Amino acid sequence: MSDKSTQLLRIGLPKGSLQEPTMDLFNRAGYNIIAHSRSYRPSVDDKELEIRLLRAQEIGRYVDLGFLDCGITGRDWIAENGADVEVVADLRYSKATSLPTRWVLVVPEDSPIKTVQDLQGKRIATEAMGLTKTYLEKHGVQADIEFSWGATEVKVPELVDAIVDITETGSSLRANKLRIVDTLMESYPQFVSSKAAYLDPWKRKKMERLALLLNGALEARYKVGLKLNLPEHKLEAMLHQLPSLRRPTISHLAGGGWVAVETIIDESVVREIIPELKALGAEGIIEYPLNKVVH
Ligand SMILES: Nc1ncnc2c1ncn2[C@@H]1O[C@H](COP(=O)(O)OP(=O)(O)OP(=O)(O)O)[C@@H](O)[C@H]1O
Ligand SMILES: O=P(O)(O)OC[C@H]1O[C@H](OP(=O)(O)OP(=O)(O)O)[C@H](O)[C@@H]1O
Ligand SMILES: [Mg+2]
Repeated sequence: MSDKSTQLLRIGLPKGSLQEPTMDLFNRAGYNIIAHSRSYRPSVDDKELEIRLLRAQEIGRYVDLGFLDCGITGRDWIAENGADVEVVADLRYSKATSLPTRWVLVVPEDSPIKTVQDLQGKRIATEAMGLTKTYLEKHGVQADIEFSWGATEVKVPELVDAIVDITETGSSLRANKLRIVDTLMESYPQFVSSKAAYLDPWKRKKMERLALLLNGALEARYKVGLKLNLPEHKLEAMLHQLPSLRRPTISHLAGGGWVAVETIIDESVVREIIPELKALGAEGIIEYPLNKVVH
């Protein structure tokens, strides 16, 4: 049927570590996803979208094969699978922070292994076999790499000498008394499309709009809006003292003598700035959250 209302974009989203932050991001981008606890086919309030929840490790491959039009998963797994896909957008979010995931070579704190060269003839466990193999080859080191189904941290030093695993905040490494020897890769999620979907004008446009809203929501994450009124003769001093206000919008208030100032700033500097504005003579200071910022 050529009826526009029947057009569908089939998107794969990651279950597991990235599920919650991904659902949260879609929510902030304006899509309400309702995922019933045992269902991998969540419903969404956009009839042009069809969502499938899949393991992060598999999404790249199903997009490459064209079973999904597009998907969101870690760049790490897209690379590991050698998936031949188009990148619609990089999405810089993570599980707990805004730090990227890092794949790290890790040993027990008291291990004699200090550099990759010390791994010669040793045993390494990892979920990312391809990444680890390429890394060792690059350094001319021969070691036994064995596939790990997970819970990899528990395997050193009894079962293997070293592991290659994921870290974000470092708390799992600290809890297991492990030390990083080297970083193999940094990864954020990527929004990827199949070659065919990318060539379909309707799907391409739909994906690009979605990417714009997702990135707009990410951009707004750590920013807030700030509004205040200031005696006009204090304006110069304010702009001079508070460069983090960047280029605010200034409008003149009726009656003269006062200006209204409006700007978007990093949430982290607000607690410094508000008391300074007050000290400068600002009144009616309001801070408000933002849903999206699109440049
Ligand atoms: N703690 C984390 N912080 C940020 N990103 C993470 C974290 N753990 C995993 N990821 C990212 O989520 C994706 C899936 O991670 P992973 O391969 O560990 O699977 P999972 O969803 O955690 O399931 P499991 O580990 O139980 O097999 C990867 O792209 C990875 O980079
Ligand atoms: O540096 P950190 O912030 O501690 O993050 C790293 C942890 O996150 C991942 O586990 P995940 O949450 O995916 O659970 P899993 O063990 O089931 O994979 C990874 O396998 C580490 O255990
Ligand atoms: Mg995991």
